[in-house]
Amino acid sequence: VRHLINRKLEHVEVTVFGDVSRKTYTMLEDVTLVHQAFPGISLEEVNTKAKFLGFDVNAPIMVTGMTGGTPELGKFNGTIASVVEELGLVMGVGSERIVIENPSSEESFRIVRRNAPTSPLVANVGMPQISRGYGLRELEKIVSVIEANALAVHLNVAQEVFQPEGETDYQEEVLGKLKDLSSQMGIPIILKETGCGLSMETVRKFSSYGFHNFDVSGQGGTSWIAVEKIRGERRGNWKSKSASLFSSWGIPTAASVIETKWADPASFVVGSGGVRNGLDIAKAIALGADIGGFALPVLEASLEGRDAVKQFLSEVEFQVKVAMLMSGSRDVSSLKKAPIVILGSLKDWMESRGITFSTYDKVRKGG
Ligand SMILES: CC(C)CCOP(=O)(O)OP(=O)(O)O
Ligand SMILES: [Mg+2]
Repeated sequence: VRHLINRKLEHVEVTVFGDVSRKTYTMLEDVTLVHQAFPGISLEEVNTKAKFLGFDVNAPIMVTGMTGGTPELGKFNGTIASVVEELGLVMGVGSERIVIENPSSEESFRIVRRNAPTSPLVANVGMPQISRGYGLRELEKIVSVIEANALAVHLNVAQEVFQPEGETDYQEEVLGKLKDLSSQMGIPIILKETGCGLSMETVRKFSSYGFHNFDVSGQGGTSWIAVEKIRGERRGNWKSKSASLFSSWGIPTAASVIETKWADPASFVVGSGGVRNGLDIAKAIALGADIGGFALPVLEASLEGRDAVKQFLSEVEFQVKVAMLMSGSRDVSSLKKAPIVILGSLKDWMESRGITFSTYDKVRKGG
């Protein structure tokens, strides 16, 4: 268990202080919300209310899962949860594997529901743990600790393959097991990547098993390959040299939102991965996401304290409102239909993947 606690603490240290983020691109820079000089509404009339898996939220902003497992990490979770509750947003927690392996770490997660009694909360566990024996008992514990409204199952093969102590168990059989477990749990399952994005092939595979909620977590933000490379170098692990070769492996977030919607038009999509502000969130929603998500900028703010978290998230909400106003979007459903232009690398990516803009435009608009 010591090694697990160490890893949790080292992950926060390396993601915040290491040079492991924004080394690649989300391709959101290739998306333009077309300026509407006469929006037809006032800023005050812009309605940012959104739905998160049936729950009402004040703005389409989610703090996605990042940490937990020790008293100090629980402090960060508690600070973030308190602000998420005040602003009426959504929050996920970091992997709760540590709750199963070290029950005394429960408190660092319990504090989230205590500080956010009414917010939609998302529990978190890795797909490798489900492959390696986690069953209903473990999953129900992971959900109950924060009285979660949904469970994110994270996919982090690119991280595990370079993690010195990593587990690369992603065999097909686990999807049948997860299907059985989800039918007994009564809360939605979200399939969540962790910085490398979801492809249309992978989304189709999940859809065929009845999974339709995705958190794309694409390339462009924190690189967990880079994180594990650093951890490996500290331990003289031979895999670290190869990790450098893969430092830009993955699907950029904008491309992953498009591929996910293309593959499963009726899916619920969190647009995350290198999202850093309200304009990124508005673009992700215009591309087809239902809500935008980020983790690192909120974690960094939580290290400075509650006021910094509240200021950051309040500014993001304002930025979303401004992007909605100037794209002529009175509410989030209009933002999903706002005129956009896709240029550069993202346009080339779509072409290579056989995605035509005209057909995609209908899909993103829910047509
Ligand atoms: C999910 C990932 C981005 C960060 C945690 O990775 P990890 O392998 O340490 O997570 P586990 O504690 O679930 O093994
Ligand atoms: Mg793991």
